[in-house]
Amino acid sequence: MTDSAAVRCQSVPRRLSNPTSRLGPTLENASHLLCCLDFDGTLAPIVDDPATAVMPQATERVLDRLGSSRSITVAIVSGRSVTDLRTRVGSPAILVGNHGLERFDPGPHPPNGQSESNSAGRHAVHPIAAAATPRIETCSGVLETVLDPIPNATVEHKGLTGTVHDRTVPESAVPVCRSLTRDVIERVGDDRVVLTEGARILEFRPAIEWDKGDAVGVLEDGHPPGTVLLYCGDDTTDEDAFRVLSDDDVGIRVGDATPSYASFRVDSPQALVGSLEWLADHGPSLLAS
Ligand SMILES: O=P(O)(O)OC[C@H]1O[C@H](O[C@H]2O[C@H](CO)[C@@H](O)[C@H](O)[C@H]2O)[C@H](O)[C@@H](O)[C@@H]1O
Repeated sequence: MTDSAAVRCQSVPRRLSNPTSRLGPTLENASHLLCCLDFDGTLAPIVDDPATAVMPQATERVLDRLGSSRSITVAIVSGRSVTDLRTRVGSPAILVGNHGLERFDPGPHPPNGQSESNSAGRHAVHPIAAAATPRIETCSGVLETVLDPIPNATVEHKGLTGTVHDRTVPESAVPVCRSLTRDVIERVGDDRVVLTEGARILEFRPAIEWDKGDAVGVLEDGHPPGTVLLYCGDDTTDEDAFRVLSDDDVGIRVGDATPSYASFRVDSPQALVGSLEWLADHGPSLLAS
């Protein structure tokens, strides 16, 4: 990340059709790769029920291969909670959850910030977000009651943040679902909770100046000079991370050709696996050259 991030603007990313020509030169000029990957819509295809989202086996395999290289660090950067991610990600990656508000390091070294011992690693939570958890839980509870009459509207409790899902809500009921959600957050959140929109979701979180981009910055600060950053994501909060990439880093947006701060795009999670396999095949030797 550099100061040039401040002048980036959104445009339609170019399709990443040839990883060798696009990623090869980047890796040749670096000594280490920090590979940050969003989960839903990026590694795991989107499904109606968020509880059933899984990574295909080919994706799990390529994450294992990337993570086994000493010159590559893999981090999953997600809107899901760390607790949830730990049930879905088998490989020993760093897990950044709740859009950057918490982080789990499987390695022996504690991350920055407030930390708490865990038998299998270290879990750090943004301290202001931790203090705001009761208010978030109150919002979740009130929303569950208020949205109960809306068919298929669900509230995902994630501790530090919460999500209202309307993917399978009848189209005619979506406007009222969203309007009720906004009313509750305005009334119960009392200016201390903010709403963001994502892929068929409204998410609420503490009104703190901290997002995926900040969390990725902290991750990068923990790596030596010569580290290049790859960020792959598909949704609104991933733009927070794409926005802070430097010209030496690489951003890949997954999905349709919509404007993004990322420079490249692939069509789908399945297409991304192809690029990650290229990285696993060629990354370690290019980084060492
Ligand atoms: O940052 P991410 O890893 O992309 O997480 C963002 C949200 O993803 C999940 O919701 C999305 O995926 C669901 C399963 O495919 C889908 O049903 C939903 O419509 C999508 O928005 C997750 O449930 C949320 O908690 C995450 O914040």
